[in-house]
Amino acid sequence: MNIAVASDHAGVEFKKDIVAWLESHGHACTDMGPYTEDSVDYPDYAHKVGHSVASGESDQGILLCGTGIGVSISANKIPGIRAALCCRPEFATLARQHNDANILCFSARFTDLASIHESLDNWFSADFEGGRHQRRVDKIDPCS
Ligand SMILES: O=C(CO)[C@H](O)[C@H](O)[C@H](O)COP(=O)(O)O
Repeated sequence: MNIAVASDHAGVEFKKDIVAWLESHGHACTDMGPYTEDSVDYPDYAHKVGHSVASGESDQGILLCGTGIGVSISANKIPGIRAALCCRPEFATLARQHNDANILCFSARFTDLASIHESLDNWFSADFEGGRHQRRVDKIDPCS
């Protein structure tokens, strides 16, 4: 899969690890920045990944900020984006199975790499289940 990844300043270090994890698991990865820990504004980076996924340039996206909340809110403003804040590994499974989420968001300040790795394993192992969940997903975005 083609995966777009970005963060704000809080997530730069974890982003490097996630890019390495993705590449070692056979994914093509586009690191959309930032590349230093200089302070930046999370919506700028969340929107880059969101537009890449919404346009089909990337299959899925991964975002990080301090809490994961800012990037989630920002990405979800883009039609067609279903960005899920992953607070524990089980959320990654359910975000795919029930919500057909296309962006996974992490907190860089309130989670750890072991949990992120388990979440990534879960995310790429799970498929959208359709059925009653498709009906609900169809109601999320009235523009689609
Ligand atoms: O968590 C965030 C947004 O939800 C950001 O990553 C920032 O960490 C947060 O807004 C705090 O800002 P700061 O400039 O890092 O103090």
